[in-house]
Formats: sequence, C-alpha cells, structure tokens
Amino acid sequence: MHSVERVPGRDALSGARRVVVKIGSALLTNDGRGLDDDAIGGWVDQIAALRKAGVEVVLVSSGAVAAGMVRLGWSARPTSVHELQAAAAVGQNVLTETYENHFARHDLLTAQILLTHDDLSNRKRYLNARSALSTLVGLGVVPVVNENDTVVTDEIRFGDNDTLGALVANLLEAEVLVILTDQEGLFDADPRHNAAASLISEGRADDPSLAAVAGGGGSLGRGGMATKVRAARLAARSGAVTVIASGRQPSVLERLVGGEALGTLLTPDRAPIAARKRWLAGQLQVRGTLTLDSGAVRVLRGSGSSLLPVGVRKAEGDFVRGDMVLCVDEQGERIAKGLVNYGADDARRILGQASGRIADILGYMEAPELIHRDNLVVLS
Ligand SMILES: Nc1ncnc2c1ncn2[C@@H]1O[C@H](COP(=O)(O)OP(=O)(O)O)[C@@H](O)[C@H]1O
Ligand SMILES: N[C@@H](CCC(=O)OP(=O)(O)O)C(=O)O
Repeated sequence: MHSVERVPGRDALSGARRVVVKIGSALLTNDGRGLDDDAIGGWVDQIAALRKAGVEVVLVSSGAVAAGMVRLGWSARPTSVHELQAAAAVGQNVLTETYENHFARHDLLTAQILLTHDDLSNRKRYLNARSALSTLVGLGVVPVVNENDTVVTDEIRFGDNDTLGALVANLLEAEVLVILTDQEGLFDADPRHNAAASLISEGRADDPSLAAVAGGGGSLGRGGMATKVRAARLAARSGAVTVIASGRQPSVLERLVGGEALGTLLTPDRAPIAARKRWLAGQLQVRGTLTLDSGAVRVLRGSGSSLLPVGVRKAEGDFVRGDMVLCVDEQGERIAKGLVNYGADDARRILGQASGRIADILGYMEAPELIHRDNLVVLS
C-alpha cells in the first residue's frame, strides 16, 4: 500500500533530514565593511550543532563581492561588471577561508560550490551537481554554495542568492529552506519604511497577496523580500517549506529546528514526492523513447521501482545523460517519463543487460539503473 504523504507545515522543521540555509549579504557584511567574522562564527556553531543532531545542512552564502571590495581597498561598490566580477573572485577566497576556519573548530570539512544558471538548467550538469552535492553531504562535509559571479553574464545571472537557495533545495530535495536575513521575517509592509508593519508568521508560498507586500532590498542585499517570497514558491515545487527569519536572533537555527515559531513560515501546497513528480512531469522536453518489456512495465506501475536496463528493449532518439525520455510499452502506450542516467549510445549498448554488467560493457558505471525512481514519473 502507498502511504499518503501529508502537506508539510512547521513540523517539517523538527523532522527535517536535510536543510538548506541561505545567509544574505545584508547580514554577512558589517555595513559593507567586509565580512562579519563573529556573526559567521555564530552561524557556523549552530550549523555544527545541527549536523551533530544528524541534520544534513547545505549553506548558500552571499558576501563575495563585499569581502572582495575590502581586500582590494575599494570603499564604494563598483558599477562595472568586470570590476564586480574581480571583487567576487577575490572575495570568494576570503569567504571560503572564513567558513573553513570556523567549521574546522568543529572538525567539520567544507566544500566550495560555485554554480551558474546553466549548471541547474542543463540536465546533465543538473544530475552531476546533484550527485556531487549529495555525496558531499553524505560524507559529512558542509557544502558552501554561491553563484559563480566571475563567469556569469547579466542574462544568465541569478543575481540574488534567494533563488539559488531555492534551486539547491529542489536539487537536493531538502525539506526546509531557511533564509536568514536582517529582518525578523516577512512583514505586511517594509519595516524600514513603515514602523507599524507587523510580522506575517505563516502563509502559503503561492499566495499572490504575499508578493504584493514584499518589496525590494537595502543597499547591500539585492533582492529584498520579493525574491525571498519567489524563492519560497520555487522551493515549494519540490515540497519544501521556507522560513524567512532573522540571522541576528540568538541560536535561530537550533530554535527553528527545535520547533519554535520564529520568523515567517511559507508552506507548499503539495507533499514532497507529489510535488517533485509534478515538477518533473511538467517542465522538461522529451528527447527520446525507451520501449519496456512487460516485466518492466509491471514493476514501474506496481511498485514504483527504478527502471533497470534489463527491462528495456529499444532506445530511440538522440538524448544525453540527464535528458527526459518517455517510456512506452511494446504496444506504444505511454507508461512513464524520467531523467535518464545514460546517453543514447551507451543506453543502447546496455539494453537487456543485468546492471552488474554495465561496467564491463561501457568501461564505467554511472548508476545501476537507467532511470532512478526519484527521477521517474509513472503516467496514469
Ligand atoms: N514586506 C517586507 N518585510 C520585511 N522586509 C522587507 C519587506 N519589503 C522589503 N523588505 C526589505 O528587504 C530587506 C532584506 O532583503 P535584502 O536586503 O535583499 O537582504 P539579504 O541580503 O538578506 O537577501 C529588508 O532589510 C527590508 O528592508
Ligand atoms: N553572489 C553575490 C551575492 C548576491 C547577493 O547579494 O544576494 P542576496 O544575499 O540574496 O541579496 C556575492 O557573493 O557577493
């Protein structure tokens, strides 16, 4: 019997297995005077406590441009793209070093991951980023993610790290995205300009009225609340809840995971598995077709298993690893769609074979399955 998943609420925080924490520029920098080392040490202590409690944490940290400006002796934020990229390149080193030193106090390793839009929209790179990040967290390493500012151009920029945080939450199927900023959460008006503004403690991520109250950011940060609300909507696609909270609240992360109602909670309208499958089914172009034998059709439909090469008769199309392919039965009826682990040529070479033979045939093995069940949607 399939269990019915509940749509998550604040309880997702106390039961979380994997959490993405985003720390914004507004918090990380001392009024633009470089990184706030003490504050960073405090968040690292909290993340280390979560790791000790068995929660996997991926950090998305801004601050490269601000740190680079200080190291280069620049007092004003440059306006030219090349200078911003130069500042980010210098500052990213400072950022990495700062995190590494603080995590070392807890005997934790960090890894620097710089991502661009292409890395998450190109299917092959998406799967590669996903397996590298999952491997790192599985090894107990805390990945520190930022946008690869030095190589991005305006058209493909995330710009704000809120969006990047949400996409990382989708990528890793984190249950929770915590966005730490310089305000207690989302208010019904920008509290910097309206002293009477009050905190919204809970809402639905897709509620259009939230976008209306969320304004732009301060001079250091970029997106303001508007990008945070949008990030919550993106995170909800894979069923994650988002909390927007103040990074200045003492022990904010531990208190949130402990169940305390801090900040603004924005909830998805679907449970994680249903949300992810809907997202997979909806967004991708189909690049090829796999014809399954009757045994494979039965296990896909019956038990939601992964698709192994042994149950595939034919592979048509010119797809690469990470592309979406359609699975049909021998009569051509549509059975499932999913992200394929092998490109068309290699897939054709392993059809009908036991997974244990993949390495012998191809000289490498990416995965034992042709499509992993997490990346597969059975069509009804
Ligand atoms: N409705 C709102 N509630 C809270 N803050 C808001 C709202 N609208 C706009 N803001 C502004 O968003 C800022 C936080 O965003 P930003 O400066 O981009 O920070 P970060 O660098 O952490 O992403 C707040 O300082 C606040 O002035
Ligand atoms: N990638 C940039 C950060 C972008 C940024 O400031 O984002 P945000 O913290 O969301 O306002 C940097 O490291 O300077």
